[in-house]
Amino acid sequence: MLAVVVDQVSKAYRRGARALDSVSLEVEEGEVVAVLGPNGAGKTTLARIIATLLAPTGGRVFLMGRDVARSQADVRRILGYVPQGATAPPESTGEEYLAMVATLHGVPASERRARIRELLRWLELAPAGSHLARTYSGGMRRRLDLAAALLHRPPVLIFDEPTTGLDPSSRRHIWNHIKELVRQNGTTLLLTTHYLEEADALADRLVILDRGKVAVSGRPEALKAALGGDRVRLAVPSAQLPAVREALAAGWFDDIPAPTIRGLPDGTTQLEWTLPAGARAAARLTEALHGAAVSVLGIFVYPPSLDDVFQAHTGRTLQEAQEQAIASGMAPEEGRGKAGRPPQRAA
Ligand SMILES: Nc1ncnc2c1ncn2[C@@H]1O[C@H](COP(=O)(O)OP(=O)(O)OP(=O)(O)O)[C@@H](O)[C@H]1O
Repeated sequence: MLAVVVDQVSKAYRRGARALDSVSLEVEEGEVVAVLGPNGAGKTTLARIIATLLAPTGGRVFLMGRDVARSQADVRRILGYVPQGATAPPESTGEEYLAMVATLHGVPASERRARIRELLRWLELAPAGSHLARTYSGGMRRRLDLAAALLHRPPVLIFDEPTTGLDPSSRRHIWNHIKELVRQNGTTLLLTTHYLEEADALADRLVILDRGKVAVSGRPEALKAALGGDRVRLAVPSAQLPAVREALAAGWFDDIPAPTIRGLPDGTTQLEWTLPAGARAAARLTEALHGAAVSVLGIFVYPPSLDDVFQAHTGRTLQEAQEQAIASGMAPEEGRGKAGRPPQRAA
């Protein structure tokens, strides 16, 4: 069964650009789908629409077969939503906050304490449960947010940017909990992220969102394979480029397409190919260039990465897209809070 169906959803804010433009995606039950895109791509807008916190301008969303616009109460029972930004009031303890959320979700009074204890233990927050939320580290706060979204045991979870701004070890910690949740409970998960490694580490399937549109979607391995092979990068002294061209034209390399060539200010030139069997091609190239007395400064073979996939479908690297977003004021620099957006309560 399809757990989430987003069907041609668009959103235009009253003051602002079109945040989503006819976005469609599906998440199967038990699947982990990552919506990957730079800041401003429309990820939060999409997550909030699925979580019934925002109405789309066009299109429809179905959750476990229910139209979210028509059955909001039902949907909130099925769905756990972890929004961006800390949700717990700083002057509440973790336990007090979870008790409040459990009440809002209608968790039976007789089960509240046990569920809170179970979640705090699982998320390694048990000793901190009685401490004020303002004393929590970023990673602890994120785990408390996750606990709040899981109190009513939803089969579908939407996690908006699980680890933005966290250090690598806290990030890995959250990833492990997410993997465990999916493995042990079979939870369906739709997460948004602007981290390539996060999408690579967690997702069964990726949806690349760029400027409000789906650029491409598919399994990470299939998307990488579709690029046509490995990247092979050769570095030679720029003065020897004519000799390299001659060696390549000597007839040995009919099966190798023309490289992209980039001269660098340090007097070296890089030639780059995308080739099906990169390591074998690199060995052949090295041998031929040695034969032509070219001094090879380096030859590198890279398996295609998700960034190559992003670049192939959006025309720029994710890093470049992030930098553009920061320059246009759409994104805070890494590590800083997101200005102008109040904390939201888990639905
Ligand atoms: N309330 C709003 N009013 C007007 N424009 C908005 C509003 N919220 C978001 N936008 C705009 O919609 C676009 C998509 O924003 P959104 O927050 O969904 O992107 P995002 O991919 O989640 O980015 P981030 O990772 O920074 O949250 C951006 O251009 C943003 O400026």
